[in-house]
Amino acid sequence: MSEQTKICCLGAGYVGGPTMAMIAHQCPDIDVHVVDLNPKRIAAWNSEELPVYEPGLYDVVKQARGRNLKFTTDVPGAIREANMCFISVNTPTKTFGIGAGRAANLEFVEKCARTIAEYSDSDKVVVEKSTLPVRTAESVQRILNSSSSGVKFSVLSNPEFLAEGTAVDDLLNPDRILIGGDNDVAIEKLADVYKHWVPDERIIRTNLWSSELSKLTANAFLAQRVSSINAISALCEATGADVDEVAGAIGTDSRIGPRFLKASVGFGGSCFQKDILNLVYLCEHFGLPEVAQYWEQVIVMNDYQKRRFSTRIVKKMFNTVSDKKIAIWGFAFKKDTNDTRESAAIYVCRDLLEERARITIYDPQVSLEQIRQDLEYLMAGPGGVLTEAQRELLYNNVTVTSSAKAAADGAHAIAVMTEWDEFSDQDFDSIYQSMMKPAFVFDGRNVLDAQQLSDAGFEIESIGKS
Ligand SMILES: NC(=O)C1=CN([C@@H]2O[C@H](COP(=O)(O)OP(=O)(O)OC[C@H]3O[C@@H](n4cnc5c(N)ncnc54)[C@H](O)[C@@H]3O)[C@@H](O)[C@H]2O)C=CC1
Ligand SMILES: O=C(O)[C@H]1O[C@H](OP(=O)(O)OP(=O)(O)OC[C@H]2O[C@@H](n3ccc(=O)[nH]c3=O)[C@H](O)[C@@H]2O)[C@H](O)[C@@H](O)[C@@H]1O
Repeated sequence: MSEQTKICCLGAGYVGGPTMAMIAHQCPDIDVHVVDLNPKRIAAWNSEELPVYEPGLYDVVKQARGRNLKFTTDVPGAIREANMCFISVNTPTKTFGIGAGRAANLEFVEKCARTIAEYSDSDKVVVEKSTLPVRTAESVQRILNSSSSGVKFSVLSNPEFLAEGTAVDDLLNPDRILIGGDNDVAIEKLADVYKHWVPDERIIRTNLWSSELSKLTANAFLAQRVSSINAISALCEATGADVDEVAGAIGTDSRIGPRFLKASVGFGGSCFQKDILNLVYLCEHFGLPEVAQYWEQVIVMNDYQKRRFSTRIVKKMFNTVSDKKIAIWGFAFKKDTNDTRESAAIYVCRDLLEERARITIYDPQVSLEQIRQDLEYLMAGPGGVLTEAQRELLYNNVTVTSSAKAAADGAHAIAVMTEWDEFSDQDFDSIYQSMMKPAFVFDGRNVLDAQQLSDAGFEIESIGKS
C-alpha cells in the first residue's frame, strides 16, 4: 500500500493559506501543515481574523483547523513530518541588481529549497506552487540534489490559478489543475490529492517547462484582454462609442467570449504586472526582443490608463485640483479582497496628491496603515526616502473615513477606484447635497448608474464613454 500523503506548505500568504485550507477541507485523510517565517501571519491564521479577506474562507479554515490543518512557525518539524512540500512563497519583481524592475526575485524560493534539503530525512515530492520563470524547477532540483543526506526529491510544477475575491469558488471548482513533471509516480501522487474533489479530466499533466510557462502565459493573456479593452475605451471617449456596448457586442462572439472585457481605471494586483515583466525579461534573455516588446505593451497601456484617469480628473475640474477635496471610493485592487498590491488607486492618489488635492479615502477592507504604507512606498520611489514636501502631503492631505458617504462629505469630486457592491447602493441625492458644486463623479469601474447620477445633479465621467 502506498504511503499516506502528508503535506507541508512553505508560505502562508494569499495562495498558501487558502489553497492548503481547501486541500485540508476536501481531504480529511491528509495532514496539512502550513508554515511561515512571519509569526504574526501564522497567529492571524490561527485566530478569527484571518490575514486574508476572502468570502467564504473563514468557514473552510474553521472546519479543517485543529482537525487536519495546522498553521505553525515550526518549519523544520513540518518539513520532517511531510512527504510532499509545497513552495508557495512570494516571487516579487527584483528591485536590485541584474534584471532589476523585470526579473522575478527567486531568493525566497531558493531559500525554501535549501530549507527543505536541510531538514528532510525522508524522500519528498517538492511542488512549486509559486509562479516562477520557466526552468526554475531545474535550479530547485539541483539545490535539493546537493543535499548530502541521500534523500530523493521529485520536483513538480503546480501553478495556482485562483483569483482573489473568488478564491474559495475557484479552488472548489477549478477550470483545471495543472501538474508539470517528469516523474509519473510523483505526478499521480499529487493528482490523487486533487482527485478528492476535482474530476480527473480537469487535471492536466505536462512537462515541467510547459507548466511553468503556462502560468505566466495565462496571466499575460488575461492582462492583455484588460489592456485591449482599456485601449479601446480611450477611443470610445474620443468618438462617442460606449465601451460597455462594444465589449457586449464583441463578447457575444464565442471565439472572443464575454469575460475579462470590463474596461477600468487599470488592472492591479500582485501578479499581472510582475508576471508580464518576468515574461518580458525571459524573452529578452532568450534573445527574442520582438516578443518582449509585444508583451511589454500590455504594461505600457495599463500605465497609460491609470495616468489618463488622473489627468481626466484634473482636466474636467477646470485644470486644477489644488486644495480641492476628492473622495476616493475603494483602495483594494478589486472588490472582495483586502489586497492593495499594485492597486490603480495608489497611482491615482499619488497623481492627485502631486496636484495638491486633499484626498479622503474609504475602503471597507483596507486599513489606514496599509494605505499610508502604499502611498509612502510609491511616492518615495527607488531611493525609499520621502522629501519633506511629500511627507507633508501624505500627513496633511490624506484622510481615511469609515464610510463612502463620510468620504464624500464636502468633497468636490468622488473617484470610484474599486467596484465594491456598496458603492452603487448609496443615497446619491443626499450625497449630492453634502458636496461642493459642481459635484463630479469619476467612475473608474463603470459601476454607477450614470443616468441616475446625472438626474441627481452630478457631472459624471465614466470609462470609455464620452
Ligand atoms: N495572490 C494571488 O492571488 C496569487 C499568487 N500566485 C503566486 O503565488 C506566490 C505567492 O503569492 P502570495 O501568496 O500572494 O504571496 P504572499 O506575499 O501573500 O505570501 C508569501 C508568504 O511566504 C512567506 N515566506 C517567504 N519566505 C519564506 C520561507 N523561506 N519560509 C516560509 N515562509 C516564507 C512570507 O512571509 C509570506 O507570508 C507568488 O509566486 C504569486 O505569484 C499565484 C496565483 C494567485
Ligand atoms: O496569478 C495570480 O495572481 C492570479 O492573477 C489573476 O487574479 P487576480 O489578480 O487575483 O484578479 P483578477 O480578477 O484577474 O483581476 C486582476 C485585475 O484586473 C482588473 N480587471 C479584471 C477583469 C476585467 O475585465 N477588467 C479589469 O479591470 C481587476 O479589477 C484587477 O485589478 C488571475 O485572474 C488569476 O487566474 C491568477 O491566478
